[in-house]
Amino acid sequence: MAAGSGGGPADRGEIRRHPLRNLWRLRHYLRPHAVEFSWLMLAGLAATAAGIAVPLVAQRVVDGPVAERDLAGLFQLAGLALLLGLAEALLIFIRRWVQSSSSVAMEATIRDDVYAHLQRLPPSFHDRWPSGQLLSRITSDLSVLRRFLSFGLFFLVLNLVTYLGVVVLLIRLHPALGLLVAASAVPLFLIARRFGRHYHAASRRMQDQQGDVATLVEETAQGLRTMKAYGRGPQLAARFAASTRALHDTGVAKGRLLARTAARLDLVPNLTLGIVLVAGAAAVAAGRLTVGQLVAFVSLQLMLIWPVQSLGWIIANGQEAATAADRIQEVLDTAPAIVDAPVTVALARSTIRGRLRFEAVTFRYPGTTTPVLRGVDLTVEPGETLAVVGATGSGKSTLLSLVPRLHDVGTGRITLDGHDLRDLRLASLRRLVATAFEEPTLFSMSVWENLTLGRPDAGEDEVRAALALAQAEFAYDLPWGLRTRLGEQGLSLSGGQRQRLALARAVLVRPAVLVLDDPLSALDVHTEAAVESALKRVLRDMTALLVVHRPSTIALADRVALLEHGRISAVGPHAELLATVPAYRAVLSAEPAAVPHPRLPAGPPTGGFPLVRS
Ligand SMILES: Nc1ncnc2c1ncn2[C@@H]1O[C@H](COP(=O)(O)OP(=O)(O)OP(=O)(O)O)[C@@H](O)[C@H]1O
Repeated sequence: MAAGSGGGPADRGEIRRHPLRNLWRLRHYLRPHAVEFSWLMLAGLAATAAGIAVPLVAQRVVDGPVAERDLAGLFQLAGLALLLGLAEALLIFIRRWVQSSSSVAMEATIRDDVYAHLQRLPPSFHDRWPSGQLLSRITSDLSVLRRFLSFGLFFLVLNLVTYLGVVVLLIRLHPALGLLVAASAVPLFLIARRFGRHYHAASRRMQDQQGDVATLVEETAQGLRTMKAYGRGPQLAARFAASTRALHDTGVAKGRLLARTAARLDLVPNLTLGIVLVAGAAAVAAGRLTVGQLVAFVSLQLMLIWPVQSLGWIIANGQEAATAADRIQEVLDTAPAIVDAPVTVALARSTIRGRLRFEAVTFRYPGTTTPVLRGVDLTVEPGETLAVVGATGSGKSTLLSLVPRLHDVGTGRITLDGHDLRDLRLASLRRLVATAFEEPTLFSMSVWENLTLGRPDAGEDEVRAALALAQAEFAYDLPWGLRTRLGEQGLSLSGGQRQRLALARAVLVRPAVLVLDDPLSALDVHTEAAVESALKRVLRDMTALLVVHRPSTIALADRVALLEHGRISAVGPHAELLATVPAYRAVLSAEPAAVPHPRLPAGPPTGGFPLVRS
């Protein structure tokens, strides 16, 4: 299993530990409900005791008032049996009432913890884990656990106690027949053990397959446009059908296994009952047993039928819960790679000058062998805007992602005003650094909530200014203005609209360092020019690191760094690089045209938008 190593979902069906180990590890979620569970168990045991007492009363009825034709005694004992029946019903009601509320509460707590943990895990974890596998863990696996905690576990204990209690009473009633019933536990145990082993593997397979199906649904929903555009519906439907078929087959196999086991389990108490009836009748005939005792014996023995019959279901439920616990612990066991150091510094925005320095930074994605960044040395002075330019795949986005610590550097360090980023409190760092990505993520909440994600306290004027800067005033024209709830991932907006909202969101934070990963790529030329001129004013007050593809956007930068194969090969004003670095010209020549090619040597770094086009 990849847990702890930050790997992907566990190998299918592989069970290396004791199957119940992970289930046991979740016991601390039971602790806050210990009192409720104790009452629950007491109510359950009391109800069972009341149920067990009824056959004993029946024995007295048969051997007493019935044999002696004593009507008054009969009414007394019948009244007692009625009271016992009523007590049993009331206790069962109380048990069910408490049972549902505490198990639902436990499920909610585990779900919240898994969700909080998912948030702490780095992007590299989410790169490797299919989202459907996470979804199925946080939904269906937790429901399985709830069912086990509310029913399976309870009945396991209750049935065991009932079995032991009844067997003791049976031995007292007739030692030989009682021991025969006790001995029937041996085949029951063997059948149950065999079943448990097989069922655990099947339930792991099925729960993983449920995750696969969820992943396919999620992918289809996300990629619906692409799927339709390429007319790939039938192929994806076939892939989905294959996946659901596998799920169906596993479900059927599991069902059959349960059916076979249930039949075997059923056979044992019924065979024992047959033997008891014949031997018991012989004992009554020989005068070694009263009729009342035989009635009580058989009635008590009948009380074992349900615990034995339900054994298969309880084991199945327990195995599914063990699998669910395995799958949930795989997530919880993955340690967040990026966490606060034991001693951290929190820097106030007002004290920050904003000098950002990369010192011999190398970086390699987990699970890969080739470094993406190799010994990057780069300084962005306070208030300076530095653009990173490079061929596609050269590592620009990776470089930027190191600043808000979405990934941590491999070797070397990045400092902000001389502080290693790893020494800054994460929350503080992420308040100081605001980021807008090329593929902006908007959440399914209102435009206002999306905008104020990094500054929940932002006032209306500030939001208005940020929207103006990002040329995103279109938001006011949405059906409910800024209160309009966006569709999932903001997909109800155009790419350019999403980018502008994401830019407004980043600017609204008033960060010390603004990190923009090609945030204007989806804008038309006119909107881009308007955003750029507004951005230019904002960038004066903060340090900024930009990835730009369009030469026009380079005008925003004071200096440009050329990233080639993970190394900074040149840094300087745009015009200087253009004049002196052929590789820089080559990279820009591959970018789409925005402005005419300048004459070389080029003009001032921020003047004009020179473009080399080959
Ligand atoms: N999550 C990841 N896991 C493994 N490798 C990755 C991951 N993300 C990116 N890479 C690899 O790292 C390299 C640099 O990617 P990066 O996205 O930083 O390049 P880029 O210069 O920003 O490219 P582009 O201009 O196309 O956006 C690429 O070879 C890419 O395949």
